[in-house]
Amino acid sequence: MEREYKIRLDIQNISKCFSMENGKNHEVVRELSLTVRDNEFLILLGPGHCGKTVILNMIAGLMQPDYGNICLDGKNVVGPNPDMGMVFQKIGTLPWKNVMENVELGPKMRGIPKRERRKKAQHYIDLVGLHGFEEHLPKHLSGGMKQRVGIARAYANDPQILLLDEPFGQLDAQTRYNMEEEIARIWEQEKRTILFVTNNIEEALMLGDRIILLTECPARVKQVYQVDLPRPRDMMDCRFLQMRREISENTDLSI
Ligand SMILES: Nc1ncnc2c1ncn2[C@@H]1O[C@H](COP(=O)(O)OP(=O)(O)OP(=O)(O)O)[C@@H](O)[C@H]1O
Repeated sequence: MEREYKIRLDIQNISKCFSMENGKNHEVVRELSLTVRDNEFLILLGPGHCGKTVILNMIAGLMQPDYGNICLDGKNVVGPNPDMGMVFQKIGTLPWKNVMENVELGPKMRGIPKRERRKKAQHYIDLVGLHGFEEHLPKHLSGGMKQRVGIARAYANDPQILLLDEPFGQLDAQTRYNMEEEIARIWEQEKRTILFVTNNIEEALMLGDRIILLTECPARVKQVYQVDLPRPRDMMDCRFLQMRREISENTDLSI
């Protein structure tokens, strides 16, 4: 018997086309449907420029699809929504604010009293492993640490869904690997529904419960993979390697 899942995000048949300056249309997303389950770590895996960020922007309500529907907990997404927390590839800390001030910014803007928001911010700073760095300015942090601030900031906003757009794409290989382990640990410790975009097969397999493999532009769903590997994932595990080969043979992504 198939397990029943609570669906948080329901995307039905979305399409997006841009009008270009030369008068032509650029179709970026075509009739794409997917669902994200409660507390799931879902991966959107696709080649460069296939439309992943456009999909995420539509989910975040920053952009409207031309056709189709996006529902969060049964309600249509019609604009930017505090229930969606975004972490971008480009590290988005405010340089003049220290770690604590960056993390507590969201709760502060929502009018949460200082004591309460400090407590919340401290909880997430500790969770991402930045205890002791509360007073540091971003310029005194490494790339990986800045992304930890971004993750803590997104969590401190209490979003229903975390949207992560290639958050480790600009990090060196070792830091990236460490951050993958970290985000998996954080997710295990404090379950959230996560939609994570990447063009890296190993990263997808390290993190995902399911992987939605996209086609080249215009993005459509090519295949859905259920990843039933035990956590923490082991890249040398033969089933890991087998899935990596299977996905790799189904795509033009390089690994
Ligand atoms: N506002 C826009 N107007 C016109 N074209 C756009 C716009 N936003 C994105 N595009 C185009 O849509 C295509 C997909 O872009 P998108 O950034 O979603 O790709 P991606 O899969 O996230 O790429 P990458 O993996 O390189 O980050 C690109 O060709 C891009 O130029």
